[in-house]
Amino acid sequence: MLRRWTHSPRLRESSMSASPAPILITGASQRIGLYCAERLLDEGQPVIATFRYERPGHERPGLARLRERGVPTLQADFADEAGILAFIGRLKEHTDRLRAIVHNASEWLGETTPGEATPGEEARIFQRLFNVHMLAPYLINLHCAELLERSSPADIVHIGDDVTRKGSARHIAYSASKAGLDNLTLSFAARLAPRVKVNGIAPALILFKPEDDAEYRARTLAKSALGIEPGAEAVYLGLRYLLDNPYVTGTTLTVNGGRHLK
Ligand SMILES: NC(=O)C1=CN([C@@H]2O[C@H](COP(=O)(O)OP(=O)(O)OC[C@H]3O[C@@H](n4cnc5c(N)ncnc54)[C@H](OP(=O)(O)O)[C@@H]3O)[C@@H](O)[C@H]2O)C=CC1
Ligand SMILES: Nc1nc2c(c(=O)[nH]1)N=C([C@H](O)[C@@H](O)CO)CN2
Repeated sequence: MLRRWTHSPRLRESSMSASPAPILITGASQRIGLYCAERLLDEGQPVIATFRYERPGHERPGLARLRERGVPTLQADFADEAGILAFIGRLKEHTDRLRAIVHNASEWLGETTPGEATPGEEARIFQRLFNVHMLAPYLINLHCAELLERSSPADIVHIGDDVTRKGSARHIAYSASKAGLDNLTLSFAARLAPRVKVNGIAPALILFKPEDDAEYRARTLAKSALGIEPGAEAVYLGLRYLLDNPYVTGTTLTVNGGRHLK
């Protein structure tokens, strides 16, 4: 169970209900989001998870594991405003309070090969990345702050990317949208204090994709001082720190293996 702080009246555990309010994790059907959801469940912390799609008759293993543990899995596609607002409506049908919101959902899209983009494709990708990484956290935070304020303590955690430190020649729109997410951390931390803490986590390489080849893996590992693929626990430990610490808001934790030292 996550540690509860009671010494401060502002952070005293909500007395409205004995059962802990759930933590919403977006994009929790796989990889880091799924890992953090399962670790929170192991601690006795209820979770609500979102996923983008599921083929009929082909239940995804991660979603099956969450459902077996009683986790409400809500469909959500944050590619446009309508999808975001529709999700918010579904969320409010499920709960009237939240312990935290973890904005984890993300698309890692690079630029199309010069000259190969179809008309409008570059702008569509740019807009989609900004919708997933900025508009969704923005609208969900605005429309769901009241759910967080019924819990105490309460947190918002934005999962960003260490790449915003210097930008990326191959993921220009992705990096810019994640940089905007970093700025949302500052603004929402100021707006929602003292009832809700708002922080970010900026990972660098955490998990390779199965299709990443040996050359890419070696080249990527060489970019950090520690030179390892840490796995999702490295992000979960940062999430636990932010959820447990009553005196941290408006900050972004760097979890990058010392990339800035190379
Ligand atoms: N993995 C890494 O090494 C690093 C990760 N990060 C960040 O950490 C977080 C987790 O990373 P990782 O687990 O690799 O993420 P994934 O690439 O696995 O994506 C996480 C989830 O985001 C969901 N998602 C994608 N697009 C949309 C959309 N339009 N609407 C709703 N959900 C969507 C996907 O749902 P579905 O599967 O249902 O389509 C997916 O399961 C991300 O924010 C990422 O940017 C940062 C640096 C390094
Ligand atoms: N949504 C995602 N964002 C990112 C991913 C990912 O798999 N999904 N992966 C990375 C890389 O690990 C990069 O940090 C090093 O290759 C970045 N963002």
